[in-house]
Amino acid sequence: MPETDKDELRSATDHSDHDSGERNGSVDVKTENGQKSASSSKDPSRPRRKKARRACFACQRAHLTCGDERPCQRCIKRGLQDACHDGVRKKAKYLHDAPDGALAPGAGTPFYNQGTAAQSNGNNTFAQDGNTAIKTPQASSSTATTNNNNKFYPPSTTPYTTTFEPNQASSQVLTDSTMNPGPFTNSPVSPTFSMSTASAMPSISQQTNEMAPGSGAGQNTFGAFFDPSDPALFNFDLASMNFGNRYGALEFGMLGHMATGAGDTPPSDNGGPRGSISQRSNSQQFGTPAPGTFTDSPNQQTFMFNDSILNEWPNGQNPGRVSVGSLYGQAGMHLLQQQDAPPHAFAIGSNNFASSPSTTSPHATVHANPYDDSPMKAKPVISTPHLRHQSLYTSSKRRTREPSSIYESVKEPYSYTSGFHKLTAFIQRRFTPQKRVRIAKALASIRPSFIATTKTLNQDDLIFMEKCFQRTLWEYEDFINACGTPTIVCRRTGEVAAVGKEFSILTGWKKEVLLGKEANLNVNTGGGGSQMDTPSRGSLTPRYPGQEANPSAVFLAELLDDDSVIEFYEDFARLAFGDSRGSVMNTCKLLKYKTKEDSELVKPDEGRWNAHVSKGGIVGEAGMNRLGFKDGRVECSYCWTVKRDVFDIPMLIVMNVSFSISNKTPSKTKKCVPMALETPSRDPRQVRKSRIPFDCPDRIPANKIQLGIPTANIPPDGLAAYPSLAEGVYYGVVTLDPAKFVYNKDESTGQSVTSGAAATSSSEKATILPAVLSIGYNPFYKNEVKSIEIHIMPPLSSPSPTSISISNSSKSGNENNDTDQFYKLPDFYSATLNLLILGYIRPEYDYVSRDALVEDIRLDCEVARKSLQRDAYVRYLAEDDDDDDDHVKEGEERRWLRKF
Ligand SMILES: Cc1cc2nc3c(=O)[nH]c(=O)nc-3n(C[C@H](O)[C@H](O)[C@H](O)COP(=O)(O)O)c2cc1C
Ligand SMILES: Nc1ncnc2c1ncn2[C@@H]1O[C@H](COP(=O)(O)OP(=O)(O)O)[C@@H](O)[C@H]1O
Repeated sequence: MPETDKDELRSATDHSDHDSGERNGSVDVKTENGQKSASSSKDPSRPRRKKARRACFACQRAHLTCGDERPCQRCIKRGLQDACHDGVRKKAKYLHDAPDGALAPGAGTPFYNQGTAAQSNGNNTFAQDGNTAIKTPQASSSTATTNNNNKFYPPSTTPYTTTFEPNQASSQVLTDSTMNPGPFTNSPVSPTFSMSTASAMPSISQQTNEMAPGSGAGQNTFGAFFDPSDPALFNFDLASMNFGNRYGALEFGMLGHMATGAGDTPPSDNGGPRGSISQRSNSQQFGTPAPGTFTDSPNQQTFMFNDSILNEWPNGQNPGRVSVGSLYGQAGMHLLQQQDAPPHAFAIGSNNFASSPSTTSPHATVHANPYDDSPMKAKPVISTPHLRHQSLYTSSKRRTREPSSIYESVKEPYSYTSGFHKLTAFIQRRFTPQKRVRIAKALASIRPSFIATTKTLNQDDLIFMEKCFQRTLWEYEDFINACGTPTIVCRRTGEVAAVGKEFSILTGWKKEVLLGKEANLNVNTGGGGSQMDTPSRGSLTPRYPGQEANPSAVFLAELLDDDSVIEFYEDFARLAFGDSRGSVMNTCKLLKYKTKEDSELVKPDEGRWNAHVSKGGIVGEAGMNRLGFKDGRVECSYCWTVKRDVFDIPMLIVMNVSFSISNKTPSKTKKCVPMALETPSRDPRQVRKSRIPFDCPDRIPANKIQLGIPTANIPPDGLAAYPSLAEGVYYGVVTLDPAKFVYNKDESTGQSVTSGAAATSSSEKATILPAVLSIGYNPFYKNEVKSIEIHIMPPLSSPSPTSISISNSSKSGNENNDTDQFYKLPDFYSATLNLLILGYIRPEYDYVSRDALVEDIRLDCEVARKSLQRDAYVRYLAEDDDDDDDHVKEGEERRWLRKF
C-alpha cells in the first residue's frame, strides 16, 4: 500500500486529536484574544465557518470539517500536510452508473476529456467491442499519437486514407477508406468490424402488444410520464442533481424513461429494474464510457465539414484522386480522398463541377473520321472534379435566410424535451423489448455526461444554443447542396433538420416530409424479409392520428431498419461525448419511403414508388432511386459524426450515405443482374455518340501491375483529334477490320489474319460487338497521358462471362484467376478498330487495390451489356441488315462501323 494511503487510513482511524470536531455538537471558535471558547452549534449567534468547497481525503474519511486551503489546518496540525489532497466526492445517486474516472479528484473538466491520460494505461475500450470502427484522425495531441498502447486509434497509414479537410491534419473526419466494406474488414483500424447482421424482426403480435391501447394522436401513451413537472417520473431525482434549471433533467430524463421502460424486459437481461447500465458485468458490452474512452478536448473546433466550408479547397497543385474500394460495392467512394487531396463529389445533376482538364497529345495519327459530328461538344460533367470552394454549387436561388437574421429570429429554446418524448414514444412503439433495452442502455450510458454538461444552463444559454444550432445548420445547407453525396443532418434527438436532394433520391423520402412540413405517410419499417409492413401492424410512422395536420420532423431512426437503429445508438453513445473529431463508419439499411397505398400494390411498381420524388423533378437521376425498391431497404455505407456546441453538448448529427449494389447483395442466379446495373434511361451525361476509328498499335511492353483484362489501347497521340472526349467509363460498340481479324460468330472467337495470309474479302461484314471503355488517365496507374482503353465483350446473345461477381465465383470454388472471367480474343494488334461510343457509365477512379478495380470493370461490363439491351441500342448489335427504313440513323452508323 502506498505510504500516503496508509497515512490516510491511519488518519481516518485516528480520532485521538479531534480538536475541532463538530460531532460533539460544538465548534471551537477563536476569540479576539486568541483564546478558544466553546460555543454550542445550536447557538445562532456563533460565527459560522465558511463551508469548504471540498473536504480533504483525511477529513472526509473522518467526517470532520475541513477547509479550502491545502494542506488544511487539520492535516498541518497532524503533520500530514504532504498527504492532504481533495477527497473523492461520493457519487450522487443519479451518477451511479458514471464511470469512476468521471468524478476523480481534480477532475475539473468533464471526465470525457481525460482520455489521453487514460489511454496510456492501455485502458482503452473504445471500439474494441468489435462492432464498429469509430475512427479518429491522427490525434493532434502528442500524447495520443505517441501512445503505443492506444489500440483503437492506430495511426492510419493506409493509402486510402482520405479527408474532407484539405490541408489540416487536425481536422480530418471523413477519414477514409473504411467507408468501403473491403477496407472495413481489412483495415487495422477496424480489425473486427462487423457488417450489420440481420436479426429477426419482432413478430407482429409482439409489437402489437407493445402498443399501448389507443396510443393514437395526441393521446399520452405513457400517461403521467409525460408530465415533465413530475420528477418522480424520471428515474432520478431532479433536486439531487443540482441543476441550475430543470432543462437538462427534463431532456435527458426521457432517456432515463427509456431505460425504465426497458425494465419490463425479461429478467435474463443484465439491466436492472431501471435498465441501469451500471449493473452490467461487462463494460465493453454496451459501450459504457470507460476512463480513456473519451479522448478529445471539447475545445477543438474541428469537424467534418465546417472547415472545408469556410476554407478554400487547395489550389490544385496536388490534384487529388478519388481512391475507392470498388465503386459499386463501396459506396463511400465519393467521400474518399487522399489525405492531401481536395474533396471530390459524385455529382448528381449538378452541373457545377468543373471537369478535369483534358490534355491533348501533340501527335495526332488517328484517322480522320468523315462522320465525326464532333461528339460531346457539350462537355459532359465529370464527377470526379478537382473542387475548389468557389466552384461549390450553391443554389442559384438566393438563400432566404441571412445568417444574422438567425440571431434575431430565434427567441425560444428548442424543445428537445418534446423531441425526446416523441422519440421515446416512437421507440416504444416500433421495437421489441429486447431491442428497446439495447437502445435504452446506449442512451443511458451518456446520461451522466449529458447531465454534467447541461447542469448549469439557463434560459439564455438555451436560446443561444438554438442560435448556434441554426447558424451551424445554415453552413451545412450550403454544403449539402454542393456536395452531391446523400447527406442528412439531424438534431441530437435524431429529428431531421436538413437533407440533401441526393438523400431523397436514394430513399424516396421527400425533404418536406423529413423536415415535418408535410405529413409522413410512410408505413415501411423494414419488416422482416422482403415483406412490407402492413398498416395494421401499428408500429408504423404515420405516428399519431391527426399527425398529418401537424406533422413533425422525422427521426433518423425512422429511416433505418431495426438493426441499423440499434447500432446507430450504440455508436452514438460512444461518439456523442467522445472524440469530437471522431466519426463512425458502418453499414446500414435505409428504409425507402413507402405509403400504405404503395405497399398494397400487388406487385411492387417501380414507377409508382418513385413517384414520391418525381414531382421534384429528380426521379430517374442516376438510377439511385431504383435501389432497394423491391424490399424497401437500401443497403448503404454511411459515415457520420456528431458536432458539439459551445457547451460541449451534442448538437448535430451529420451523416453521409453511400449505397452499395455490389456483391454484398448476392445474386442467386447467374443471369440475375440487378436493375441498378443499368445506366439511367435518361442519361444525365447526355453522351453524344462518338465515332472513333484507329489502328491498334503493336504490343507495347508494360512495366506495371497487369490487370489481365485485355484492352485495346488507342495510342495517346491518336486522341488529339478528339479533345472534347471527356474522361470517364463508357459503353459502345466496335468493329475490327475483317481484313485483319475475322470474328467467328458461331464460336464467339476470332482469328487474326496474319500478314501474308490471304486477307478476307473486305466485303465480309465486320461483326459489331459490344464494348466497354475508359477514357482518361487511369488514376490507378497515375498515367500522365490521356488514353482510351477498350474491352470488347462477346455478343449479347452469348452468355456474359462477367455476369457473376468475382468474389462469388471464387467462393463457389472457382479456382480460376478472376481475370479469366473477362472475354479474350486472339490478339488483333495493328488491326483497325472502329469505335462508336453510346453511353456513359461512371467517372474514372483511383482504387485501393487491383482487385477493387477489376471488380468494378467487371460491373462496368454488366452495366454496358444491360444498357445495350435497351430498345434504343438493339439496332446497333442486330444481326440483320443495315438498311432498315425505321432506323435510318442507326443504319448509317452501322455502315460507318463496317467501313474499313
Ligand atoms: C471499363 C473500364 C473501366 C476502367 N476504369 C478505370 C478506373 O476507374 N480507373 C483506372 O485507373 N483505370 C480504369 N480502367 C483502365 C484500366 O486500368 C486499364 O485498362 C488497365 O491499365 C489496362 O490493364 P492491362 O495492361 O492489364 O490491359 C478501366 C478500363 C476499362 C476497360
Ligand atoms: N476482349 C478483348 N478486348 C480487347 N482486346 C483484346 C480482347 N481480347 C484480346 N485482346 C487483345 O489483347 C490486346 C490487349 O492486351 P492487354 O494485355 O490488355 O494489353 P497489352 O497490349 O498492354 O499487353 C489487344 O490489343 C487485343 O489484341
